[in-house]
Amino acid sequence: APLAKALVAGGLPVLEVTLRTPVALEAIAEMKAACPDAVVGAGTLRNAADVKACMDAGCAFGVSPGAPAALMDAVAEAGMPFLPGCATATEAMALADRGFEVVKFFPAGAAGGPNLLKSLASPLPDVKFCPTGGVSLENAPEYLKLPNVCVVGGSWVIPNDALETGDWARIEALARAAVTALRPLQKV
Ligand SMILES: O=C(O)C(=O)C[C@H](O)[C@H](O)COP(=O)(O)O
Repeated sequence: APLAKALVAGGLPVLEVTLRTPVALEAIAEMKAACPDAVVGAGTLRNAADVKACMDAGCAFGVSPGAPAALMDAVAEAGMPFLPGCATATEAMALADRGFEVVKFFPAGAAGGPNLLKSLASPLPDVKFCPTGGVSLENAPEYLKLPNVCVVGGSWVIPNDALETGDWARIEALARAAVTALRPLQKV
C-alpha cells in the first residue's frame, strides 16, 4: 500500500505487480484498496490459470514476458486487457495477426535494444512497442524517440534498497523524475 501511494503521488498511476512471489495477488488487492484511482495490473502471466487468478482478483490488465498460444487463447476468452511480450519479427507478426496494436518488447536491452526496434519499424509500421527489461531513465528517451515506441515500462523507479528500507520519499521522487523527463516523449 505505501509503495502504491508513493508511485501514484509521484505521478505514475499505472502499476504492474509481477506474479513472481506468493503474495503478488494479495499485494494487488492492497494497492487497489489504498489507491482506488490507480490502474493496478499483473505481470509475468504464463498460463490460463494465471489469467483466471488475475481476473478473479480484479486486475485491470495483464502483462507477460512472452505470448504462448495457450496463454493468448485464455486472454482472448477472458477479454482481458493484455500486453503480450515478444522479441522477434515473427513473434510481433503473430501478435499483430491476433489483433494487438501494442506489444511488449522484452527483454528490451538484451534482445537488441533500440536498434532492433528501429529495424522493425519499416517492415511492421503498424506494430507499436512498449520496451521493458533494462529500460532506465537514461536510455528511455532513446526508445521513446522511435516512431514505433509509444511507452516504456521498468522497475528503475523502485530500487531494491529503497523498497527494503521503506524509503517511500525516494521512490516518489524517482517516479516524479520519470514523469517529468519522459511524459513529453510518450505517445499514448
Ligand atoms: O514479467 C513481466 O510480465 C514483465 O513485465 C517484466 C518486466 O517488465 C521486467 O522484468 C522489468 O524489467 P526491469 O525494468 O529491467 O526490472
